Amino acid sequence: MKKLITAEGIVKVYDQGGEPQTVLSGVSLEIGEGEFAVVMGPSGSGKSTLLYVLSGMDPADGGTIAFDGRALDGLSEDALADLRRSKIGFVFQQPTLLKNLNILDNILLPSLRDHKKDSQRLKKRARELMDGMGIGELSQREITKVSGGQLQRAGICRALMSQPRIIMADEPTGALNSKTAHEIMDIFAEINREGTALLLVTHDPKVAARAGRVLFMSDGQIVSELRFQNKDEMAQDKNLLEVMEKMKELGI
Ligand SMILES: Nc1ncnc2c1ncn2[C@@H]1O[C@H](COP(=O)(O)OP(=O)(O)OP(=O)(O)O)[C@@H](O)[C@H]1O
Repeated sequence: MKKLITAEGIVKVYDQGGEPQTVLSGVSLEIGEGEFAVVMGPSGSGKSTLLYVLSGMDPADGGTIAFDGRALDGLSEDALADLRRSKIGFVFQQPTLLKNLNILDNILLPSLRDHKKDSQRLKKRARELMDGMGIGELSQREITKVSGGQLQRAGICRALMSQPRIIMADEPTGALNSKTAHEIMDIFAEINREGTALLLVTHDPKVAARAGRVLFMSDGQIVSELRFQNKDEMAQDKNLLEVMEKMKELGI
């Protein structure tokens, strides 16, 4: 599998009330093209920080990260922002959409900012994505008047607008009930089948059971890993048991 992200010895230190706290202490990992990886671990173990550092949103204090063979540390702020916007889609637990814009405009906004002249093409793409995700009827709806699942679908549409190579998501199902979480995971699985890599942070073993690889973090390090060859429905029950066993073993 061709490498998409290569990280070696990543260190991240936060200042906490004047005291330095090492949140990532030498994390090394590779994410392949089209891979579906999940990060699990106790609260505070550094999962979100790892995601933000790998995406170039937050600079590392040590180590190296390369995206598609290109080192992030030598890049200017502009080049980094450009890479992030064009190659990485980000999905959050609660989509950060603007309250004064309708769903369609929220999905369009980031890509329109970068490609003003392409507005017709972008609108067409946004509508196709919304239709594909079952929210085609909601384009003019205010974002305060849709369900959590519909909002998350809009967040995923927005992340897909630039046809990213990877979607990174921080607890994308954390605010949803289990039925809606399952539907959102079906969407992620489909996105992955179409070739986009996924890196998801989750506390939910059912989400992890659908991945090809589960990385377990503890105290700023990757301490264990599971790999699943088979991601189909039948295999997921077996994968789930393995994830739960590992969580128990690691005290998560
Ligand atoms: N901007 C920041 N400034 C200072 N400390 C931070 C900052 N962001 C995170 N931390 C600290 O870094 C540690 C790791 O945080 P992080 O959010 O990466 O953990 P996590 O594993 O994602 O946790 P959770 O599962 O609760 O979301 C925590 O102790 C947190 O308090």
